[in-house]
Amino acid sequence: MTDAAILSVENLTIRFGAVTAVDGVSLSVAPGERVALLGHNGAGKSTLFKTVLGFLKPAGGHLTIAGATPGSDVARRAVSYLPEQVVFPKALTGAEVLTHFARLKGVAPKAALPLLETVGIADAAKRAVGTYSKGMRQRLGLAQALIGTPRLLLLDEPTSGLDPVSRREFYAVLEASARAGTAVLLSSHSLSEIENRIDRIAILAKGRLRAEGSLADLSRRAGLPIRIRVEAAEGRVEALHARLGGERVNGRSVVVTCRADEKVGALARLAELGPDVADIDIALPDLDDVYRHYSGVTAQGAIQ
Ligand SMILES: Nc1ncnc2c1ncn2[C@@H]1O[C@H](COP(=O)(O)OP(=O)(O)OP(=O)(O)O)[C@@H](O)[C@H]1O
Repeated sequence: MTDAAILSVENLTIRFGAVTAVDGVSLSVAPGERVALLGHNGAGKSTLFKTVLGFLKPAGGHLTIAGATPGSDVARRAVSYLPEQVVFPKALTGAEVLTHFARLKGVAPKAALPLLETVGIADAAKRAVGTYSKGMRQRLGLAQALIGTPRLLLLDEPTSGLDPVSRREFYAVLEASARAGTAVLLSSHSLSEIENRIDRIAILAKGRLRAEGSLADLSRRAGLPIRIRVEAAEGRVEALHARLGGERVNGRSVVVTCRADEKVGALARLAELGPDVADIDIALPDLDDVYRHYSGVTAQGAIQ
């Protein structure tokens, strides 16, 4: 936990009657950091967000935003929130929505309106929100969340329902915000999408923080295997499989695994196989592998 953290969560516990939704979680997010909160349905992500927003009171532990208590004036000014399904009055134009929220936040509308350009919907500024597509509404939601340059941006499944181009643009805006110093905490189920777009990952399961760190750190700590796919030369797959072991895939390749520190040796041995080998691909552990490892998801998909 750093002193400079905008969001500081220490040993936080949240209960709903007999259900412990968040169980002794500690987490911090520093200015300019993008942290992804991952977890299966019911893991406690929304509950944590609601607590940051000041809607729920902890049963134990401590949470501060810019050093202030959630729900206080200081905390409310520091944090912006974008829900998964953003809803605005359909009859208002995009510009009117932004003007309205700017006034609520005490920001001059003329300082907020350029955000429509930032999120790529300036052309639709004078159209009623009721005519917007889901992606445009979500972009307007992001513009709303960016009003006043928040110190902490909370994004709950922000890109669900967006097309690939909109997603890319969405993350480009987030990256620019983070570079300008905004701390970002986002929840997502789209692991491949966030993989190269966040700085740290926090994995929740059954309300507990199972792991936290960069993808490289978590992957290293987990000791996850590297997969090497060796494509056999014509008619040589049986011979290759007999020599390498591993798993046969696609009728023509053999997949073997090794630890990160065994990779160079393994490749040297494969090079000795000479003309039996047509091609080699190396797959490092990805976020999906890391998530499965730490969240306790079995091969069948059940959570342990
Ligand atoms: N108001 C509530 N009353 C009772 N139990 C609740 C309430 N809100 C959440 N819970 C329970 O707390 C646990 C965590 O729920 P939460 O909504 O935080 O999960 P989540 O990680 O956001 O899931 P999802 O990915 O489905 O949005 C679940 O067991 C849920 O049923």
